[in-house]
Amino acid sequence: MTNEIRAIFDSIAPVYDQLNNWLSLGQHLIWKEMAIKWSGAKAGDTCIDLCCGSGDLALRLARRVGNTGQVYGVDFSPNLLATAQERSQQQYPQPAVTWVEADVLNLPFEDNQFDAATMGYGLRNVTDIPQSLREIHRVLKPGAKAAILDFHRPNNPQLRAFQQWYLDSMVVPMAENLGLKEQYAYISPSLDRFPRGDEQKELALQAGFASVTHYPIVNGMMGVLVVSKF
Ligand SMILES: C/C(=C\Cc1cc(O)c2ccccc2c1O)CCC[C@H](C)CCC[C@H](C)CCCC(C)C
Ligand SMILES: C[S@@+](CC[C@H](N)C(=O)[O-])C[C@H]1O[C@@H](n2cnc3c(N)ncnc32)[C@H](O)[C@@H]1O
Repeated sequence: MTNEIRAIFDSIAPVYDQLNNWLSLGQHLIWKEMAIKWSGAKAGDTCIDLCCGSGDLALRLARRVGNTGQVYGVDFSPNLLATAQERSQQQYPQPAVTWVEADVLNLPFEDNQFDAATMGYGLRNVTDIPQSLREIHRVLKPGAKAAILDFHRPNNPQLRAFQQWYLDSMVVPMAENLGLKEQYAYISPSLDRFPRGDEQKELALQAGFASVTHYPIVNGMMGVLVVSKF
């Protein structure tokens, strides 16, 4: 399963950023900024972006922490990491992001290392959500926060129907034109399986987090889970 997920993301790397921009009308960058704000990252911090993909969140975190901070972007897709590396060479963020090829279920970092963490559209894709939350808890310093952005199923039936229509009738056909139908068709079942906000909060408490909040955004079509370590 892990290899299949990595293969999905490796294969969409050439079009990943472009499709996110088109399909969200550029809005995904605003949602990512919201996650960064909720992570509490500030100048001088050492931060980690989990499942960093092509680097949107990590590169923005780097701007926020500035010269005195440090940012690590972790992902297991070599192709998306190559895109991230290329983008960071073009943009010269201060400080440079350290890109790490690794499984977020087994992070190559010591305990209590990070002042803040972000994860964008990663938690729904990991094969073991409780283990992923335990790893985030382990590497955060006491008092630090993580903000986890992902799709969310709205409670309102009309909005849920719109979300499903958008995925089936806009996202998948556009991806099909690029020969990536199966990869994008995977989003819908992964969203069906993904725990709702309240269930995510319960899983985060079980992973050891002291305070947990879930913010529905985009009329509940997306959500940000914000967790703090004691
Ligand atoms: C950045 C976004 C999604 C990233 C993403 C996540 C996945 O799990 C994938 C799995 C497999 C292939 C690709 C991805 C993937 O790209 C979010 C923005 C892109 C969305 C496809 C757009 C979805 C929009 C909402 C359902 C409705 C938005 C309404 C309006 C246009 C604002
Ligand atoms: C939808 S992309 C999100 C990328 C980026 N965070 C963004 O918001 O655009 C999901 C990412 O999670 C990564 N991923 C999924 N499971 C992972 C795991 N167990 N370890 C590391 N990366 C993983 C994939 O390679 C992919 O880059």
